[in-house]
Amino acid sequence: MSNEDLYALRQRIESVDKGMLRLLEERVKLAKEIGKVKGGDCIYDPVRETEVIERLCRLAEGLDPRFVSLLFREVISFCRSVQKPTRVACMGPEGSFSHEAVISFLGRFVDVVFVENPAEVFDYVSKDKAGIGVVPVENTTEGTVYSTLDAFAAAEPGISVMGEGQIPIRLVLASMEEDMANIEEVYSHPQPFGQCRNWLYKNLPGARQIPTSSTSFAANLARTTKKSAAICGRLAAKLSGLKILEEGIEDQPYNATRFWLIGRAVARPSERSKTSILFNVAHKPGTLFQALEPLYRAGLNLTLIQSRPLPGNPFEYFFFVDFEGDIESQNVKEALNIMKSRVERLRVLGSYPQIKRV
Ligand SMILES: C=C(O[C@@H]1C=C(C(=O)O)C=C[C@H]1O)C(=O)O
Repeated sequence: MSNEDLYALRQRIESVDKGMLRLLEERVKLAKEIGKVKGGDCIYDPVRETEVIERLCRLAEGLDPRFVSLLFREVISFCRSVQKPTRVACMGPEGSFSHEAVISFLGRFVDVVFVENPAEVFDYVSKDKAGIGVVPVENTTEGTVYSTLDAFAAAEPGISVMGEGQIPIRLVLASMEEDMANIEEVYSHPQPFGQCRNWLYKNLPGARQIPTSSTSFAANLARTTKKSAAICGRLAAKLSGLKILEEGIEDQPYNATRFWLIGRAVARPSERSKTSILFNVAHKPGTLFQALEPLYRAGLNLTLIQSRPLPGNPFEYFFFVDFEGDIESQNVKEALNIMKSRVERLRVLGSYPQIKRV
């Protein structure tokens, strides 16, 4: 190819780029207008965002859907931000897996506030210090994140789940040390410690395991403490300037965490929504069976059932249940009405879409 050919092709690329830019400007203008029509505080519409991205992935010809999805995640994130800046609370510091989840679901044009635990995320959303909160719910290796469910049970009823999504959790051992043999202390959150229990047992049997409030906090500690290491994500290791001594140390090949996006708004009904409820039953034989029976009769597929101790009532419990279906569908409404008459307390935590990222 001659230099002229290269020049001509680059000219064409520049013209395509300019065309894309003008189209993006038009999209941003339209989003602003939509923002005015919608009014109010709630700009975020996870059902619509999922539809937009899925449609474009279907329409794309010869483009990797991961590229389409990533690109439009950021386009949408920006369009949302010009309508109204979105403040999102999640567990920090920067680089935590919650932070990765925020970026994966909402893109980079959000204003992230980092807090210490799920209860604080709920607190920020309740006090309108953040419009959206992102909290971990369940990990494929370690199971339910109890602190999130307990914080939800204690939160004011106006907060609901607006969406859910999952991200893969790849753990690294990161340190300022060059050699793993020098490591005497390992920092991490209890969940990731559990996710690489066998690896630690085999590879660092003598090291003290010190729990921290998050993986990114662990990374910060490892930066300033000699002969120590952190178990965290790549992002946290990078932000703390640590060296990665080993990557992919999780015990299960598929290690992922499911997160909820919480807020004051309610997601639009959708055919593929899931619903989460919280209830407690009288401490008598058969009450749990009777409570769940209407869900079975309505043919609803349960995806989670979790009991938690009822504060102030030793050895009594409340239950969290997730099932496939939307609160606006007739069969779900009917089932929950019957259920209500059979339980002591029933709270719908939300019907919400899955935020899928390819
Ligand atoms: C533009 C809108 O607002 C937000 C931005 C969207 C987008 O950029 O496509 C989609 C949904 C909303 O979260 C809208 O509701 O359509």
